[in-house]
Amino acid sequence: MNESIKSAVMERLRQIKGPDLEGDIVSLGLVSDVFVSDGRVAFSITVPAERAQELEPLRQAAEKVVKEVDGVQNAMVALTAERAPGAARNAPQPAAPAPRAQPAREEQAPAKPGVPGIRHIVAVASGKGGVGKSTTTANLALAMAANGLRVGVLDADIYGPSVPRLFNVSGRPEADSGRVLKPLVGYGIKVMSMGFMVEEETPMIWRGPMVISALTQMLREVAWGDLDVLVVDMPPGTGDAQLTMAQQVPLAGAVIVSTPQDLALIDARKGLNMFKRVDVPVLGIVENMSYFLCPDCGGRHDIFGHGGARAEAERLSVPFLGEIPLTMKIRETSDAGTPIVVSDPEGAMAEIYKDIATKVVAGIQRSENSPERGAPKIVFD
Ligand SMILES: Nc1ncnc2c1ncn2[C@@H]1O[C@H](COP(=O)(O)OP(=O)(O)OP(=O)(O)O)[C@@H](O)[C@H]1O
Repeated sequence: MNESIKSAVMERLRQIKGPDLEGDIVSLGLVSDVFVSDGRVAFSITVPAERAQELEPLRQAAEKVVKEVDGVQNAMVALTAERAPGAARNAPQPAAPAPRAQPAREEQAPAKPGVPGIRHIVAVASGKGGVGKSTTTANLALAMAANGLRVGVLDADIYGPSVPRLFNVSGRPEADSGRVLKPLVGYGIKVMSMGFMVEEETPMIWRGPMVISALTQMLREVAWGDLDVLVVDMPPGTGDAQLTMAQQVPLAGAVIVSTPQDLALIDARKGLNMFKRVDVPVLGIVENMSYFLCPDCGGRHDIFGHGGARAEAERLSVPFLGEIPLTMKIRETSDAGTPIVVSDPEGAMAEIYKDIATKVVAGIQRSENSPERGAPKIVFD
């Protein structure tokens, strides 16, 4: 069944002309492997990076013809950038960020149109999994809201979407009008998650090709309304998927979450490099699980060699945003779907997150005002 759908899909795609209206996308060798599972089809079309925006109609046309194939319930089509011959995307990164050089052709980000109504989009990223990136995303977003901003959260962590659990929201977003989805709302924050878009059983191999179109849909076909900041929980890691995502989303800046251990710091450095490569300002590093707060004696124990992230931030000349201790309360409240900023809004932990939120917003304003970016000054009201 899947094989026959696959060949019917390829057949239909022969109707779609190439980027220069010569030949068709199949004969030109632009179509990737086609994944078919349970009536869902996903594939990508390779186009020159600088023409990605202009070629959006090509993507839509491909999606449309594929949806017409018998047995296809859904189609996810992504445009992927052409790789420059001999480009070494996976080459090891230098430990320190290289001076900002002219990006290679493959890394040249296509123009990223903003999302109407959303003033700023901030990514929260980490070099590796399990460092508390989602917990930080949720509490940071709630702290921004506590500081008076209109905030949304987009959970782009396709491999382990945990934002629905953190905001205690579940179910499927309903369509508002036409194709526009209504985000779910948890603690006054509008939330969209890959977890709502992709069935839990969806095999991992499937998720990569789906991610960009699902992300685009979540950015552009969701009734976000007016937001000061949309916080994006990125998938952990610094590979191609993350790089592509950073290129696709019009980011105002990125926050890197790291633990004090050396290994996590090395990975955080890769995260910094990744954003620098796509010209997204790094707003700073947060050290999570920075020290252990003993629930019995209330004492502080630097069991992980605390302070590494601060030193690293200084060395790399990026702002250090703050230290979040390892405490049972953060874990229990996150896991119970009542993050500490809402369950204990006046507590010391909430204060730490609010302070980080203030620094992040100041960082956005600084980078907007920097001559390099040349954007007009923004005012949060
Ligand atoms: N400061 C903290 N103190 C105690 N527990 C924490 C802290 N930060 C995160 N945790 C716990 O660590 C676990 C992993 O956190 P989280 O899911 O936020 O990490 P992540 O980096 O997003 O992971 P993944 O890569 O799986 O998405 C969770 O159980 C969370 O409650």
